[in-house]
Amino acid sequence: MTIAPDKREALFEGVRVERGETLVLPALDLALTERRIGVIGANGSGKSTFARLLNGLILPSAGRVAVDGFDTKAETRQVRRRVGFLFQNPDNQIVYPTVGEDIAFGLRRHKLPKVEVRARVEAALHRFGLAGFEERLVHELSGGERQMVAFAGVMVLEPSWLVLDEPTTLLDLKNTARVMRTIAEIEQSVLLVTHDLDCLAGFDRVIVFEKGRILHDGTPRDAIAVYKAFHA
Ligand SMILES: Nc1ncnc2c1ncn2[C@@H]1O[C@H](COP(=O)(O)OP(=O)(O)OP(=O)(O)O)[C@@H](O)[C@H]1O
Repeated sequence: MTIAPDKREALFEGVRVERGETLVLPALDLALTERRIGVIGANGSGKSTFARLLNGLILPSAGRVAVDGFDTKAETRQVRRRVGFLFQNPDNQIVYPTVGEDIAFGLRRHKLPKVEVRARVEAALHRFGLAGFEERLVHELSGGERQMVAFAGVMVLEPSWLVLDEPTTLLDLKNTARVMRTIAEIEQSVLLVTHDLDCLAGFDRVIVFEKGRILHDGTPRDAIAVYKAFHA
């Protein structure tokens, strides 16, 4: 399912997004090829909308978005298999009552053999600090624990791209570090929307949104400086 990192590309061509009466993104043209891309900007500047365009959760009103050659509008299913999405609120994506069942859910849908499902779930539990949580009821977990379950459920499907929309909001220092360490290690191409500027150290590219337009697009250092200066 995964393709070589240097072959990946997400293209935005003349993308315009209207939601109801609101023009959220007037015109976006860009290509994403870097492995670690951050997205920052003021509340309501269009970051989540941009992130959701990448896996077809939001479709452009005009223009086109293509991920690794697949059009998000015409080939949504292929795009969704390539692009994992982690929401700020894990309750948006957890569907099964127990941790183990929830992490296994996507794998079963892909019709993987039982032993492989088992092995992948075990590995994910371990990797995300959830060893021993398999039989635990999701609704009895803390918000941060649920977020780690949601993260494990996305990663277990081994997407090529991983989009994370403010994933660390609910997390304590340890789990924030775990998520950031995972992001640094994985071979997936990552798009991270965040208000936590410390998370962007080591990123290849950071895009700053302001009122639906790109205010700056460059290194983390420059992007953060521009963002801070703009809102000083
Ligand atoms: N369904 C909708 N109908 C009308 N306006 C919408 C809709 N969805 C989003 N918007 C508007 O689009 C703009 C961009 O929203 P978006 O969620 O992309 O911003 P954001 O940068 O992610 O904000 P935040 O940092 O607060 O999460 C906001 O002004 C929002 O109110």
